[in-house]
Amino acid sequence: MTTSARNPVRNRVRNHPDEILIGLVSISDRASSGVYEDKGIPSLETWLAGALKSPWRGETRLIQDDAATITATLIELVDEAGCDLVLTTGGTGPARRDVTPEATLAAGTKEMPGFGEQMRQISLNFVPTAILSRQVAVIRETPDHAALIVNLPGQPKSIQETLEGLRDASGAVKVPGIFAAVPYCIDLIGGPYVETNDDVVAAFRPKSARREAK
Ligand SMILES: Nc1ncnc2c1ncn2[C@@H]1O[C@H](COP(=O)(O)OP(=O)(O)OP(=O)(O)O)[C@@H](O)[C@H]1O
Ligand SMILES: Nc1nc2c(c(=O)[nH]1)N[C@H]1C(S)=C(S)[C@@H](COP(=O)(O)O)O[C@H]1N2
Repeated sequence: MTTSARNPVRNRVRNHPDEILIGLVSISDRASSGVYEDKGIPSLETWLAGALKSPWRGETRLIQDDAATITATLIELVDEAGCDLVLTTGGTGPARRDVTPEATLAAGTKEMPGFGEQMRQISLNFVPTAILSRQVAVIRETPDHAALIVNLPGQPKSIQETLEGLRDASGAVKVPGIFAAVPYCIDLIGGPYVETNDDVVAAFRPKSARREAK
């Protein structure tokens, strides 16, 4: 068996059948113009490195808060680069330049409202201004590929908080992080079988969908 399988998507080679390709998009006027150092992409990479047991590869983009640029970047990452999952950070607040949710909806074929609802549930435990956070998630489907695209807030520390969820003092999960639902979502849209480190975030799948049950 070869360890390299060609995907239907142009430019895409999986180095392992279970490898997941993840687009990491930091959307920030100031970080993309060099006013401050981007902490979005490093935070995403650090969290994923600790959370994923499966092989993964990141495709990174640092862009400004411009709706057309955001939509084009998301479409390129899914249709050209062949990403299975795209995580964005930044631009989900109420300010005039915050247009990430609208630009994400424009790239999607299906909306997945549960991700935004769950993120706001988690974030309200950290800051009351979480109700200002307009994150959305979508599936983008093309004839031969599909990907999940999820907006995360812009605060670098909120990346871990929303992906991983909230624990009590004993370490028990109080509010599950959104990443718990991501591997099964990727299964359902025809992507690779993704496994996580349970001590960071336990992925949930119905019994019939678990690999060891087959
Ligand atoms: N890429 C980033 N790197 C470091 N810090 C960031 C980044 N993006 C956002 N932040 C921090 O999180 C806050 C909220 O993020 P938000 O996406 O609303 O940014 P913003 O205020 O619109 O500014 P900008 O788009 O220039 O980052 C920012 O004010 C900034 O302190
Ligand atoms: N988990 C978490 N979510 C959070 C925050 C945070 O510190 N932690 N900051 C909030 C703040 S202050 C704002 S204004 C909104 C705006 O989202 P943005 O950072 O993408 O603009 O996200 C919110 N979500």
